Amino acid sequence: MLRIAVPNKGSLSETASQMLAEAGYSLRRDMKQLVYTDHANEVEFFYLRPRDIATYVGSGALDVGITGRDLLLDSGSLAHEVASLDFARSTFRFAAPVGEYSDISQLDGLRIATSYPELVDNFLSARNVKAKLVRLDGAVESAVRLGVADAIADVVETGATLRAAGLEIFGPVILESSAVLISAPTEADGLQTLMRRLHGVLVARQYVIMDYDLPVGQLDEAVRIAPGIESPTVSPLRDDEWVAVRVMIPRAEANQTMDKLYALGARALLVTAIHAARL
Ligand SMILES: Nc1ncnc2c1ncn2[C@@H]1O[C@H](COP(=O)(O)OP(=O)(O)OP(=O)(O)O)[C@@H](O)[C@H]1O
Ligand SMILES: O=P(O)(O)OC[C@H]1O[C@H](OP(=O)(O)OP(=O)(O)O)[C@H](O)[C@@H]1O
Ligand SMILES: [Mg+2]
Repeated sequence: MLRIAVPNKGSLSETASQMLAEAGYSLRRDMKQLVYTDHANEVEFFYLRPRDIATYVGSGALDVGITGRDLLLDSGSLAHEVASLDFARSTFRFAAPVGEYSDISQLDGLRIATSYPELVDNFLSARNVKAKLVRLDGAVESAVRLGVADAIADVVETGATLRAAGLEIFGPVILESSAVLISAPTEADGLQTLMRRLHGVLVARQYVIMDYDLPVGQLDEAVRIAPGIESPTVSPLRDDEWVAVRVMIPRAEANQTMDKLYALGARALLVTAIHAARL
């Protein structure tokens, strides 16, 4: 049994569970259940606080887990990242009242509020800045206004929370974060299967299948426009001046690609979703 840690709350939990479901696993139905066994796939899910997941996986108590890259680095755990999962994207930044600071050297001797003290301490120590870290659990953006800190270091997604608190980012990017899959120091047997399945979900979300008919003379140009992963499938049609082409294309570019192929002479362009994939 592969033992997998899954976030039970917070902004990672819903998407993490949805990804696992799309990867073919069965998941708990009752939110109060903290452990759930998927016998058919030989995995056991442990629902834990996202901040604790790196600790369990780093100690080897659990084999793998889904958490945030920022939480992994802040934990100081021996777990390591094995894949980025492409959701909960954010940056980790310093911020202060608008116009107050422009460089992290100005933070020397000041108070910085954060929920990620290890991450911030490592970043500042490597740059010889000595600040006093004030550890808070959340709503860190209020710390300056309430007088417990001079600046903050926190997760920034859209920047709306900072703006509402009268703060702005300054200094270098501390970290580009996203949800990640992490492994215990010794990689478990089932890890590769889990990774392939999750990768399949990412591919299914990022790509679509496009079919179209094309005058045979335009094939080279069409393949330049949509080259696919390995190479497109080209099938004969009853009319030997035409071929049928099937190719994977990035979902985000589907309409531009259809426009270009149509202009080239392609017709009967059809786009369909991928439900699962192994590349
Ligand atoms: N607005 C956001 N956009 C993207 N990722 C976020 C956002 N807020 C938090 N995260 C990410 O979620 C993870 C933290 O999850 P955690 O559940 O501990 O806190 P949370 O999502 O802020 O939940 P809560 O605030 O309810 O405690 C981190 O990896 C963090 O980068
Ligand atoms: O840049 P934005 O789009 O505004 O998102 C960033 C905010 O989202 C998270 O807060 P959350 O709602 O989780 O509250 P918390 O501070 O209590 O964790 C994070 O801690 C930031 O405060
Ligand atoms: Mg939060």
